[in-house]
Amino acid sequence: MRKKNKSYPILEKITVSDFAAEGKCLARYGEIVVFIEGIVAPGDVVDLRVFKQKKNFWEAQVIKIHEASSQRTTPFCQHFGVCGGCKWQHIPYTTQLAQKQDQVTDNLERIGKIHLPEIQPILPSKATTYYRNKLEYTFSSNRWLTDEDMQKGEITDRTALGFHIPKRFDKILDIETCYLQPDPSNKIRLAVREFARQNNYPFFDLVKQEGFLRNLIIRTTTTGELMVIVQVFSKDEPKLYALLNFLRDTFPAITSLQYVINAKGNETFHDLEVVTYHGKPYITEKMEDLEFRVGPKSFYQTNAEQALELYKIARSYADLKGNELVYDLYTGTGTIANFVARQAKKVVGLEYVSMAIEDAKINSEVNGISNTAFFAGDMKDLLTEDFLQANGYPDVVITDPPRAGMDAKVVEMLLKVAPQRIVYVSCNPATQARDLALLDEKYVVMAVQPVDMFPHTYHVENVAWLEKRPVSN
Ligand SMILES: C[S@@+](CC[C@H](N)C(=O)[O-])C[C@H]1O[C@@H](n2cnc3c(N)ncnc32)[C@H](O)[C@@H]1O
Repeated sequence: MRKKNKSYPILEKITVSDFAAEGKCLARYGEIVVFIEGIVAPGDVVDLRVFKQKKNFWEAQVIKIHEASSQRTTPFCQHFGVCGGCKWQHIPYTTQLAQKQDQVTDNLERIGKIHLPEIQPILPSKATTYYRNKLEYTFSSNRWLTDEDMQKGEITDRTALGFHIPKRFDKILDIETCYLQPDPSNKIRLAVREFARQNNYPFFDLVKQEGFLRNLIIRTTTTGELMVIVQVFSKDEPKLYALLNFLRDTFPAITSLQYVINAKGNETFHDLEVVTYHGKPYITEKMEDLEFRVGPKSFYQTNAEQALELYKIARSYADLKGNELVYDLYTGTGTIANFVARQAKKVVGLEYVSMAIEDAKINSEVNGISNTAFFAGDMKDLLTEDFLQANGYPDVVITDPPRAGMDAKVVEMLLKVAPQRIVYVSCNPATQARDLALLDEKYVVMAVQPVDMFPHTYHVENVAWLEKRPVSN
């Protein structure tokens, strides 16, 4: 039986009433709440194309703006609206912060439904542009055609080096200036693109899976070290080495120049060999007096300056006196574990990715820290009674899970083990609220501090300090 194509309504001249979760806005259409995707702001009067209809809410895409809200500001980037990054450039930074604060409060109150202290005012990011230390650009032979391209008429060159268009894996937006990463990021990308175009290097065809140049990764640091990784599809050494020599000679600031030959269907290279062509195989990042080695496959917080502020809050909430056994759950490359190690008796870091655990161990070694131990595995399988018996029961737990929050089994274990204090760092207040509601059985939330790590996006980090309730007789 053939399914009938459902036709969805167009809503005309609707006033956007508020922000909603996940960077969306909302409007009311009679009794129905409509969640809106696209570049809108509360106060805009818009036409909407509905694409999902549920009983209590609809979802829609903005298709026309009749009146722009007075709450808007002028975006600073020429690629705004097409590029998938920095989607809140049209919202003033103070409004962005207020919205993130509301997001945290709303989630903890509505989902958590627990007794809360007054939530601290969100900590703004010192830098609101050029705050990222890592960007990944894709080469493509199938450039997204902008309005400017269309006006030019005949297009002879369709090459691009930039970002994926949202929801279009095959289309790449050619980037002129990106305001996310400090220089020489833009200079390197533009020079590589120019070199490749002049020398007729084949840019990758993402659909046919052919071409030579695939991907360019640039990693900057607060120490001045600089990593560039070039990913190519095939082993054409003369072509590859000519490009690498060009980069090495044009940008002496590069301290680590690497390449990857990747003939796979996707751009991930965690399972491939990364070859150091020039300089060191890693870059060094610093936090206070600690050094962190960041290899080509290592994770490091992308807004390093603000990560330091986040970690300082976590450390102050942990309130370590020097005699505690601390567990750092979801430790990644052990940054938090190493950051607090000197204030604790011992820190045990647990993490899924075994390569990150290797980095965590190196980071302890580099800093002469000997009271840490790191283990790789899935948290729900790793954090068992046997593990705790072998490694000790924690006095303090710091947890920094991914967006999905902690597995119910992990929360259950925390309630069973009941450390005196839990510091919960989260990148998703909705799942944090869910977990805090479960932990409420034994814990009181003492303080909550939202932190902005990603200006011009809806993302917000939030740190909560939980203290074990006194046992009543
Ligand atoms: C938000 S990051 C925290 C990283 C680290 N705390 C930092 O600040 O750099 C979350 C970490 O959880 C890890 N992870 C995700 N799911 C996991 C699981 N089921 N078990 C253990 N670790 C997991 C990820 O690999 C990632 O390193």
